Amino acid sequence: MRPLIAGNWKMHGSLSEARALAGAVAEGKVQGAELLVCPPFPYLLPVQGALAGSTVALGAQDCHAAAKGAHTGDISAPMLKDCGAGFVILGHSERRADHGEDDAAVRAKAEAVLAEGLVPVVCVGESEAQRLSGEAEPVVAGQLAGSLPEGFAQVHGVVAYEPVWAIGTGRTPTEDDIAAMHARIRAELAARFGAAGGTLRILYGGSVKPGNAKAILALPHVDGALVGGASLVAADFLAIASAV
Ligand SMILES: O=C[C@H](O)COP(=O)(O)O
Repeated sequence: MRPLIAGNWKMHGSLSEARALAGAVAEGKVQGAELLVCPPFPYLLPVQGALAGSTVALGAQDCHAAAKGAHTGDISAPMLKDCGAGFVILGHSERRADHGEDDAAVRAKAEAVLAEGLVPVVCVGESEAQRLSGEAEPVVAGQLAGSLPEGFAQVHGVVAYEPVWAIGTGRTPTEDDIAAMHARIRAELAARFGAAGGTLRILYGGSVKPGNAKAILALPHVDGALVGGASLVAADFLAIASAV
């Protein structure tokens, strides 16, 4: 499977910065990895324009579980599809923390994404307390069981393992710990989806930088990265992608 390097821009940047960043990423000559950028909702269409003619994919950072309705301030999967998104990040720990999204909510959103033929990028990951108490793997296994919908494998759904304590902190798990968790996730996917589970991409996310990308991306069952802060600097994002 081709590694995926995804940039989650979160709630950063202005419209002109988004256009410039997308344009710079689109001009990068990266071999060996698929690139994805996920700007804030209002910038999807302008970023789509800036990416035109490139192979860089466009994604969103969330969506509502319903296709339409009286949900003020929300965005549906069909709207995202209309704006050119091919991927949707779901269940990011910031959504789980800021908006109280639980596994059932994430799964419902993933169902909505599947219904549009878009690819869900479902995020899982343990807190620092859970890691320290030895619960990291069962916690992540539980999140996978609760968050991934049937049909996830058919659309080549993506799992992003993001230890909450590594996001934006400059800290990462040891390479052994990343490898162990990715192996566990692979086993869970295979148990749930059979042979297809072996072909799904598992991204690592949490303080991925140009300096640590090569080592992380070389680990078994690490099929790419979900990059936050470093995805806001085109040179850094492209350097991470080039480390594949
Ligand atoms: O979605 C991306 C992650 O939350 C990682 O963010 P970070 O690279 O800034 O640690």
